[in-house]
Amino acid sequence: MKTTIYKQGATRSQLSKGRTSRRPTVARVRVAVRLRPFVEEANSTSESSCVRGLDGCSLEIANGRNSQETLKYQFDAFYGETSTQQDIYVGFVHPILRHLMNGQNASVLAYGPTGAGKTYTMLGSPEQPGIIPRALKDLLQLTWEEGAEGRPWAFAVSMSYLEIYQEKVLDLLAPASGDLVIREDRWGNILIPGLTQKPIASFTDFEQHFLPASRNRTVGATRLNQRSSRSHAVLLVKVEQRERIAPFRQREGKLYLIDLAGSEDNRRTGNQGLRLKESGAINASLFVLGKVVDALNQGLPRVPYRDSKLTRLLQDSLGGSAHSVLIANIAPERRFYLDTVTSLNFASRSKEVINRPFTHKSFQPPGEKVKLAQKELMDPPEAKRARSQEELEDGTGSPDLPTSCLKLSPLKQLNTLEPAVQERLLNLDRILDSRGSQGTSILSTPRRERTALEKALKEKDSEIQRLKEKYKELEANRLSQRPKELEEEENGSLASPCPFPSQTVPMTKPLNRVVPLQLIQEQTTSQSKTRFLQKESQKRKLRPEPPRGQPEQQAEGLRTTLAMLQVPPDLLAESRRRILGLLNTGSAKELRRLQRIGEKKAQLIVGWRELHGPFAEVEDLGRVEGISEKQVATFLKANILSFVAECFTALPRKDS
Ligand SMILES: Nc1ncnc2c1ncn2[C@@H]1O[C@H](COP(=O)(O)OP(=O)(O)OP(=O)(O)O)[C@@H](O)[C@H]1O
Repeated sequence: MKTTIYKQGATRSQLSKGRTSRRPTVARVRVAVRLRPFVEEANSTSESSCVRGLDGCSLEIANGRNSQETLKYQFDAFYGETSTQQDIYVGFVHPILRHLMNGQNASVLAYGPTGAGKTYTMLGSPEQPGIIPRALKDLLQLTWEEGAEGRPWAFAVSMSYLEIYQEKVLDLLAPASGDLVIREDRWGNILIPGLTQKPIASFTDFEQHFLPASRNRTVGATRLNQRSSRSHAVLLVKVEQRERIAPFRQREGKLYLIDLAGSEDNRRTGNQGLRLKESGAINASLFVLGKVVDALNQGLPRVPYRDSKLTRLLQDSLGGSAHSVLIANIAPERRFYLDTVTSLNFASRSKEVINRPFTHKSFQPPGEKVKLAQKELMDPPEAKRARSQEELEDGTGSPDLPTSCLKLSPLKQLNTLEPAVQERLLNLDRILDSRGSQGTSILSTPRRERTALEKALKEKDSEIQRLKEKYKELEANRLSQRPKELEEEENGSLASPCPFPSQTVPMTKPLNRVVPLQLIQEQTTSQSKTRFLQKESQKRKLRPEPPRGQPEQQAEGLRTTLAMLQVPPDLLAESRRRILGLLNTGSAKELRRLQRIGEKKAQLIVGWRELHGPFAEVEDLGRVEGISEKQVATFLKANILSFVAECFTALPRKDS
């Protein structure tokens, strides 16, 4: 059985925010999960929950990849369906408010899929007020008490309210002001010049500004939520303090209360057009938020705050000496299952997921036998691969990628090439120059290298034929040395081109109890939910068509383009296989080694993969929001050429 170590990460810092010491330590983000009750009348009677709480810190959910297991997650706190607004506020949020009185920063983030209860948790209703009104009331109360006459400090509280919509920072208190910039002063404080700041002396003051501004927030109807938040709403409360007696020090604490936009699986939301674009921005920024939380909790030296507006804004309030809590909201309905698992994985990425074996029977109504189809769903290579993927994300596995998957652009390392190859490239460069081609030398820009190689490949077909023969020899040599796993993969028993070490989960004594989780059973009858458990070929059939353009024509266009490059079929197949391998297993950093993949695209790819699973084929890249079919074609062309070039440079020199 997998070990159940709960990684606590770096410990919370108690240091006050000193102007000279910039983020001296790294604080762990505390994470709670809140499970909302069923909200649809019809479902509440007929449907059973796919999640259940185990205690005040942990919960379990059926494992869609293996019906003999449930996934158990442990957090700093778990709040079940019956928990009240008061419970979550008092237990998880109220304790951090006191830090503001010491001039420290804090943030509260509500995270989760669309419709899971984030806005309810943060705002609530007049009868059931959420975290925002409760925190404001208590904070104002604290400042009155601590700032009373005769006390050493005087307090002033103010508020700003903004939304981040499609990577634009918009002032909800002054909606006409347009996109605002985020700046950092030399002490590391984050500032938004021009953002409205309203003093609030009482809760009535707060409501007067907050309620009308809330109506300015961008919401829209999606298939899953009639009033879905399309932006991250950020309420910033500043607590400024002045000492009444010498040395008259000043302090400032900032509290961010954030209702994040919901992560969205666009196959289920049915989003198109503007909604799809919004969704792309939402998912991308949530992905960066996940990376920031990961980096903080793992104590990594680099925290990618600058990769999105949301995290940039939170830079001085997430990590460092700040106190941050994240509340992951989840829904009990089975139609939310994939979103729930994604959210739980996000929330617990720095912790271990505990596999707890159950008897197979425990998922079945008494007396019912396991159906063959269900057994097929428990395809061992799938489960093994899924676990390996989790281990890779957790950093507990050792991916051991074949180096060939990682170096698709060897031309950048000119000085490492053998002299003959260098000479050939230089000749090629001279030829191109003599034809009056524009731009810089082939050897100084990778883009130019690619263009030049493309031309060279077209012009020197005969040479390619010769190289092809050599490549075959080389390939035969290489194949004879390949690891066994790769051979198995080609025989169809493994689908991943870059196999990770597998880890088996031995069965321990099954728990003797009936589990009211019927998700797996439903999946055997529901084709749409079995996508990630199908064999690759079946999976492709189930995938919805890409939303844009006419895929068949585009695919045809792509094939024609590749045919024009005259790359030998076996070389083409091998290069596609390697590209797909890297797309499915590479980290954002590794993906950037691919041609045409920058930081943003790499993040989009990893984000998409986390949400939808591996790509079935390279062309699936077009399904990633923000990557067009045209870009996929250019991407493929560039990377195949790069791969061909790799083989070209690897060939032994033949003196002509
Ligand atoms: N704990 C709860 N108790 C009762 N009702 C709840 C609870 N949480 C959420 N709801 C209800 O569920 C519905 C969806 O909740 P909400 O709008 O807060 O979701 P959301 O996560 O903010 O969605 P989106 O990201 O699309 O804005 C609302 O009708 C809300 O009143």
